Amino acid sequence: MASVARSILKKPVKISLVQLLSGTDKAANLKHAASQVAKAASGGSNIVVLPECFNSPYGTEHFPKYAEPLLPLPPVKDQAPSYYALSAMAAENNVYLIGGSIPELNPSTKKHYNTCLIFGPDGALLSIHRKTHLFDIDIPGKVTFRESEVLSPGNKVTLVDFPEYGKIAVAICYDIRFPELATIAARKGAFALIYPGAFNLVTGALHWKLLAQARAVDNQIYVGMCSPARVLDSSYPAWGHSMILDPMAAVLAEAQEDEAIIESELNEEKILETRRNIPLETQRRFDVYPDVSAGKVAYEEPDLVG
Ligand SMILES: NC(=O)CCC(=O)C(=O)O
Repeated sequence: MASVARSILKKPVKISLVQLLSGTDKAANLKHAASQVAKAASGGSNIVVLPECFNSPYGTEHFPKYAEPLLPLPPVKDQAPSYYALSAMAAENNVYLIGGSIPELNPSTKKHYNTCLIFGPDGALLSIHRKTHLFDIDIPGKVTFRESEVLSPGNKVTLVDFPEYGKIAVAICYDIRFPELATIAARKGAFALIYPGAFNLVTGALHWKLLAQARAVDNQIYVGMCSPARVLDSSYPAWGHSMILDPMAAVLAEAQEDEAIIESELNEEKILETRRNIPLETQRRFDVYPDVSAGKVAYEEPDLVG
């Protein structure tokens, strides 16, 4: 039987998820995010996460208005206030920052994206994830949303190296419904899957925790889902309930609907213990399902950074 022991998480890491209350004023959202990131960092967190569309309301009508041109990197300072605000939040607080997501405009193609920027503690951009699976659903009478009317999808699995700790896979909200992306990242050695997300009240009630637990239990990995706080009189009230789960799919920390910061310490032993006790890694039958084991994805597509 092959050994499952390898270094996935080099040392314990404290992670905070900021369930941020955002409104329609981008500058105010950035200022408020900065104060909450500072609060999370002052509690000793090494990695801080913001929610999907933390700088803008969540809605196709809003994306073009709030979008910022990021390319070519680094972006022009006065055209990309969110990029520079996130970089400053990371540097001023000496934390890794998974910067939720912001609407992005590619100035050459005129395409829009839902984009997560990840910064290191020196304020340097580490990676970019553009939401890969666009949120297009129609549950008649309950919830209809078509991100693809305005947005284009990203095309890669995003695995980010945090040099002191290890690798984290970052994806955005609806991406969590696609287990392949998570499984590939876990097989490439990620110790956590982090999803800034903004589920709605219909699917949130049914699927938010279920999906978080499913990705954790499938991959025996830590999972974090970071939502905006719920604003009932907005056009899209978010589900809330940001949560951190361990590799056994136990909930380590969970917010309710209001603004909150939740935190947990992640350690390698919990991953190894889970994988020792339930040794899925060595029990997989790739001979029975070679199609899903091949891992032929655009993962190797170059990152926009570097
Ligand atoms: N922002 C999103 O991608 C929402 C996803 C969602 O609500 C779902 O049910 O999936």
